Amino acid sequence: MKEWMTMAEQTVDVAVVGLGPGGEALAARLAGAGLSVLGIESRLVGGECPYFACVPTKMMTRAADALAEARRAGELAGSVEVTPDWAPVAARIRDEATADWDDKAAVDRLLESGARFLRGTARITAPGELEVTGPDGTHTVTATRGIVLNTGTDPAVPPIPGLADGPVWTNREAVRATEVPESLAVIGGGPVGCEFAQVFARFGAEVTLLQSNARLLPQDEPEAGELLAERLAADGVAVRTGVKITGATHADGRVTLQVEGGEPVTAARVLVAAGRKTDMAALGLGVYGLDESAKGPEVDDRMRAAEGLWAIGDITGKGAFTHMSMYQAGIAGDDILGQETKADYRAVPRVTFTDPEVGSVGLSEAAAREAGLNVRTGTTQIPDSSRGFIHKLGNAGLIKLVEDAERGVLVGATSMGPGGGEVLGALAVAVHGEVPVDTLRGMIFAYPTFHRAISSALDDLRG
Ligand SMILES: Cc1cc2nc3c(=O)[nH]c(=O)nc-3n(C[C@H](O)[C@H](O)[C@H](O)COP(=O)(O)OP(=O)(O)OC[C@H]3O[C@@H](n4cnc5c(N)ncnc54)[C@H](O)[C@@H]3O)c2cc1C
Ligand SMILES: NC(=O)c1ccc[n+]([C@@H]2O[C@H](COP(=O)([O-])OP(=O)(O)OC[C@H]3O[C@@H](n4cnc5c(N)ncnc54)[C@H](O)[C@@H]3O)[C@@H](O)[C@H]2O)c1
Repeated sequence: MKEWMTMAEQTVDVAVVGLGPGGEALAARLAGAGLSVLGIESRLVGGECPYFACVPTKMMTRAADALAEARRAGELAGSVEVTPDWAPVAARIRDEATADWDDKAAVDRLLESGARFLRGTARITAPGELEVTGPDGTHTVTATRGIVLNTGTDPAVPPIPGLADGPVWTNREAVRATEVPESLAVIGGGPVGCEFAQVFARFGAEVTLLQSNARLLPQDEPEAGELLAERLAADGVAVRTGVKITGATHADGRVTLQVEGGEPVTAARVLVAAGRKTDMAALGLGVYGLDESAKGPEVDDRMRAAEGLWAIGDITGKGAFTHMSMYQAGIAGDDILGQETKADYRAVPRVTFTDPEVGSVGLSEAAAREAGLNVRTGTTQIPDSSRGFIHKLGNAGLIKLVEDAERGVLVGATSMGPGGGEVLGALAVAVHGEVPVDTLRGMIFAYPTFHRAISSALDDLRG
C-alpha cells in the first residue's frame, strides 16, 4: 500500500478529479493496470451516491415501502398495527450506508488498488496541471497522460426571494434527518422530490409537493407522471403542479412559500429538489478552451473533452445516474488503456424508486417523434393483468412501449408498477439488443408475473 500523499508537488500518469462512483472505479482500474494514478476528492470518496443519494434514499424508500405494505395487510391478510419509527432508518443510514459519513474504507480500498489519494479541491491551471487545495495545504500536480473529471453536481437552490435566508434542506441534509418533520414542503417534482415526498409522507409528515412543470417526472412519459401524482396523493401528499413560487419567509422555525395565484404553503421544513448545478469556471475548464458557462464539458463517444482531458458522470449530461457514471468510467478507462470502445446511449435505463417504481429506457414517445421516427405505441395497465388483479392493493402501474415502426424494433419503454424497475430489465434488453417486435411477440412470458403484461402492451402496438 502506498503512503498517503503529503508532498507539495507530484507527477503522475493520470489524475482523477472528483471520486464519484465512476472516478473511484476508474482510478483503481488504471492503477491496477500499472499506471501511476492520483485520485483527488474534496469531500467523500465515492461521491454523492453512497453518502447523500442513491444508497441512503433507497434505504428510506425500502422502509417507507415496508410501512405501506404493512398498511395494506389489513385488507389482504388480517390486522396489523403500524407505528412508524424513523430511528431505525436514521440508524441504518448512519451505520450501514455511510459509516457516519466517513469514507475511510473507500480511501483504504483506493490505496490498496495502488492509486494515490489527495483530499482537496482541484483546479486546472494549465493542460495537465492542477492545483489542489486541501486540509494540508496546496499541492501542484502534473498529469502526463491526462486528467479525468468526475466532479458531479451540487443541489441547486432556486433564486426564490427569501428562500436562502433560513434553513433549507437539500438531499444532503434530508438523508441526515434524525426525525421526521411534522410538515414538509418539497420544491421540485423530479425523481428526488417525488422519492423524498413519498418517504416522509409515509412516515407521517404532512407533505406538500410544489412542482413548476405541469407534471411530475417530466422526463418520463406523461402517463407515468400523472399516475404517480395520483399515487402520491393517495399517500397524503398534496401535489401541486404548474406552480410558481414567488417568495419565502422564515419565522418561528417555520417556512412559508408564496405561490402565484394560489394558497401559500407553511411547513416546518422545506426540501429543495429543484435540480442540480455545476461550476466549470471554478474547475478551470477555460484552460482547455472549453465553455465555462456550460453545465459540463461536451464529450465524444470515448469521453474525451479535449486532448488529455476526459469527463465522466453527471457533468457529461448523458443521464445523472450512478450506472451512467460507471459505464462512462469503463469507456474512458478503455480509451486511456488503448482499447477502442465507444459509448452507446440508445438504451439508457432509469428508475425512480417511488411506489410504484417508474422505470424507463430509451426514448419516450415524444422524444421518438421529435427524432422523426415513424412511431407506434402500445400501453397496458398493470391492474388489468392477471398479476395486477391478484396483487390488488398497490397494483397501480402501466407498461408503455415505443416502437420504430420502420424498423420494427422498440426504441423506448416504460415500466411502472410493483417491481417496475425489475420488469424494466426485459425491456432494456429489447431496446439495447434491437430485438424485433415480432420476436418479442413470439416469446413465452411466465404466468402470472408482472412482466407478462409486456405481451399485452405488444398486442396494443399501433400507429
Ligand atoms: C437524492 C438523490 C438520489 C439519487 N438516486 C439515484 C439512484 O437511485 N440511482 C442512480 O443511478 N442515481 C441516483 N442519483 C444520481 C447519482 O447520485 C449520481 O448520478 C451519481 O452520484 C454519479 O455522479 P458522478 O459520478 O457525476 O459524481 P458524484 O457522485 O456527484 O461525485 C463527484 C465528486 O466530485 C467531488 N468534487 C467536485 N469537484 C471537485 C474538485 N474540484 N476537486 C475535487 N473533488 C471534487 C465531489 O466532492 C464529489 O464527491 C441520485 C441523486 C440524488 C441527488
Ligand atoms: N432513481 C434515480 O435514478 C434518481 C433519483 C434521484 C435523482 N436522480 C438524478 O439526479 C438528478 C437530480 O434530480 P432532481 O429531481 O433534483 O432534478 P430534476 O431536474 O430531475 O427535477 C427537478 C424538478 O424541479 C422542478 N423545479 C425546478 N425549479 C423549481 C421551482 N423553483 N419551483 C418548483 N419546481 C421547480 C423542475 O420542474 C423539475 O421537474 C436527476 O438528473 C436525476 O436523474 C436519479
